[in-house]
Amino acid sequence: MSSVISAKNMSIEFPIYENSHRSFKKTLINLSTGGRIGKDAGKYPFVRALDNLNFEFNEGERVGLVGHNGSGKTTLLRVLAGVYAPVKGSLLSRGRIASLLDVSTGLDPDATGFENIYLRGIMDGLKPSIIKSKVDEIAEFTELGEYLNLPVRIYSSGMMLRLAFAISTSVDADIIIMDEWLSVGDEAFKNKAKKRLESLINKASLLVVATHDPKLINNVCTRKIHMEHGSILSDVAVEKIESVEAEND
Ligand SMILES: Nc1ncnc2c1ncn2[C@@H]1O[C@H](COP(=O)(O)OP(=O)(O)OP(=O)(O)O)[C@@H](O)[C@H]1O
Repeated sequence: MSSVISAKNMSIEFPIYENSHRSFKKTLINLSTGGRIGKDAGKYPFVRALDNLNFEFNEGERVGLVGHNGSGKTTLLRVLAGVYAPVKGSLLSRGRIASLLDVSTGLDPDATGFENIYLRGIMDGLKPSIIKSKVDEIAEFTELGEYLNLPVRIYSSGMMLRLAFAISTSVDADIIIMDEWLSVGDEAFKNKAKKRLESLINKASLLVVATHDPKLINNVCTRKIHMEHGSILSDVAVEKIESVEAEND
């Protein structure tokens, strides 16, 4: 199996400028949840959200990240998606990444639905001819009809999510990064959305999803990584249990 993502001694720390007047111990403080809080040599307090991670994600894997609140799942997804760069160590990835974290981010409220589809395509570096070829399919999938000619700011939150979901899942990706299973719209749309997401995932060589749902791990994932205080507590293959019902059925 060839590795698609590889991390070596990777750490992420967030400086906490607001509380710099507070007294923090020099060593990292032990807490029951969240990343470790400590103080660097320059006296700034920080949260170590990811602590010296080493892993390889391989082709074909569906990796589920689990762990209590603040254990570092979202931070890890954001590093994989390129939102944060490691402060220590390295991260290498191979292939086109589709990040389905905060899908609505980046929609321009003053632009129409159609304009937003074009804008996202341009931001993704697609050629105008490619964007054009995708527009009809995305528009049809949203079922928003004439609303696509109106500014997005007048959409209901559900309509906005339909558009954002349709745009974000119209990509061809090798790696899919997701925070919980994306579920949008009313019942009828949810079923359509589930099929579209599954088809995107089936085509991808790697899925990394963070979740609090054991059913999702059982039904979708091949590997489970348990995180605690920004470290990997365990990393195991998922043994399927037949009786677990699909959460999104
Ligand atoms: N922008 C930030 N600034 C400072 N600290 C941060 C920031 N983002 C995350 N953290 C800290 O990093 C740690 C890990 O947070 P993260 O959001 O990755 O956890 P999580 O496992 O996704 O939690 P949840 O299950 O609640 O979503 C927490 O201690 C959090 O306080």
